[in-house]
Amino acid sequence: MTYILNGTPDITGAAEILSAEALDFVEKLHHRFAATRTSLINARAGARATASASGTMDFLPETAHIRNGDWRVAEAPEALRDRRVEITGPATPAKMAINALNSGAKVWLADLEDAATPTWSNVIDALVNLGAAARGTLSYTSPEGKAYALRADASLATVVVRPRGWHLPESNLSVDGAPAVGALVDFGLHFFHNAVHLAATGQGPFYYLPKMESHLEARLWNEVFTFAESELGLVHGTIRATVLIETIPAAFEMDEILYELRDHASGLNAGRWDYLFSIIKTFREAGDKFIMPDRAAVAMTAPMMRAYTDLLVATCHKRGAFAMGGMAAVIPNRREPEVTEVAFAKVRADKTREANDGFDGSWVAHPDLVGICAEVFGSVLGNEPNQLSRQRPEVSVSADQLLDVASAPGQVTEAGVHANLYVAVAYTAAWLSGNGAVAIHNLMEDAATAEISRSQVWQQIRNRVVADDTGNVITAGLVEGILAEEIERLRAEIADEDRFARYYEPAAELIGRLVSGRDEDFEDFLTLPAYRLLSSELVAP
Ligand SMILES: CC(=O)SCCNC(=O)CCNC(=O)[C@H](O)C(C)(C)COP(=O)(O)OP(=O)(O)OC[C@H]1O[C@@H](n2cnc3c(N)ncnc32)[C@H](O)[C@@H]1OP(=O)(O)O
Ligand SMILES: O=CC(=O)O
Ligand SMILES: [Mg+2]
Repeated sequence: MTYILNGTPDITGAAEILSAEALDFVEKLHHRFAATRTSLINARAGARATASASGTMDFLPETAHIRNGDWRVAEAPEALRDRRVEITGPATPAKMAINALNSGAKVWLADLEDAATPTWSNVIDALVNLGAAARGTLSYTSPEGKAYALRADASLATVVVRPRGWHLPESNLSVDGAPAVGALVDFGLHFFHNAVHLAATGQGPFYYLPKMESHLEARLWNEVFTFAESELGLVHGTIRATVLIETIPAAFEMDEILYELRDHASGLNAGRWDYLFSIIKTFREAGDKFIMPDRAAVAMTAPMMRAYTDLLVATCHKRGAFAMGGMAAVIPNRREPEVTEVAFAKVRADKTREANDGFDGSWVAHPDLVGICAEVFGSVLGNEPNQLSRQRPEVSVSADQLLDVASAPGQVTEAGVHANLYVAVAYTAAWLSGNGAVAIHNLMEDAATAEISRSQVWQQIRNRVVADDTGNVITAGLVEGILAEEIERLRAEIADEDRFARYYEPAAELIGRLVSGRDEDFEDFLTLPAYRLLSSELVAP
């Protein structure tokens, strides 16, 4: 039996999203797939421990036949043939969803993951908005009276929904006494309500799949898709999914992931921020070889990042799959032209590198960046909608190149520790307040970027790294002092004391624990303990 624990959010359309038929569908997904999901999540720890102890990782010998085999993924449907610019952003509030759909981007990655806090009302509101977006009826009027509506022309972005990763539970739904699986709730409710309509209009159902760590996790998604299609009477292969390669183990299984999903696969995306986090997390206690420079200093031109993106483009195009670029986190500021100018220049450089390397399109975080990305890719694509035909036979990437963290230029500084702690606390506070993506110091911060900040400090303490700017060893004591300074800085900036007490204090406490450098405090995902804080008021059925 499925129970709704905290009631149905007071949102128009919520009861329909949580209809008995829709919950039955989620329950069926849970019964068939939740146990496998749990065992795959549990298997991650052993694989990580082995990699960390050996200080390395390699391509799988048992799947060499897949890497060497001659196969391709399914042909892209019309709605996904031109993906030169994809805007990302949460699907709630409705205003942002409308702005994204109207932005001129070819695709909107409607995010229930890195950019979203999964409060119950956010989850349901996002699903309500996605239902209205699918039917072209989404509209909104702000409290100030500004009316938002979808553009009437045919240039609305195609929606690609990113459900939560396999790790997050949905504690507001209980199936047979256990929390539901966030990924299955997001996918299941979106698919149940919209797939038939989207398939009929050629606009979906399309998904982005985050944070996978092995091709077996991709196999599970493929099984979910096949089952879901058959339940709703849709043709096998109607769903198309783009997989984020944003963990270091997944970088060693790009071919295998595409192969598992080949009837449903649309492409791979170079999710750089979670990728950096995954490298730190995986090799956090594996010594100096894996100490990364300050977060701000790690560039996509570092040899290990170049190896990763080259391998991704070469793998995708060999298999007929789209290679999608990632997020340059700099964002424009409409009130500060000089900030915008810097952001435009950095985004242009980032997208130019990607387009020249063979990517078929890329991500932007803000509507004002759509034009730059479209222009840069347009100048490389010419009259073609993509560059799938561009093969990269010269690319040959070794395990050592993917793991070559030591040659990334840049320093570790105490200033970097300050910046990491400030961002980690400020972002976690925003997340706890229901806002999963925020601008902090002119950068887009989301769950992935915050993960780098907190895991990097843990790693620096654990490995007794010496700061290049001060010569001090980064110890737990030093970090405690820096954290206290950053908390005071934030307290001075946040005028509202209640708000500080409600969100910043628990955020600071959580981050203080997560960066301690002790094994028992390293959480696999920042959002897991943060989610427990969000859902601590839930009651059992
Ligand atoms: C690592 C990764 O996974 S990257 C992908 C996940 N991260 C994201 O998707 C982040 C997406 N970006 C954002 O959420 C936002 O751009 C932020 C939070 C960084 C900045 O947002 P704001 O502070 O509101 O920016 P700003 O004030 O300049 O916004 C101007 C307008 O653009 C809209 N806007 C800004 N970003 C977006 C977006 N990504 N999608 C839709 N609309 C947007 C705002 O809603 C606002 O609209 P309005 O004029 O109608 O009120
Ligand atoms: O999801 C994208 C990333 O960079 O992380
Ligand atoms: Mg990510």
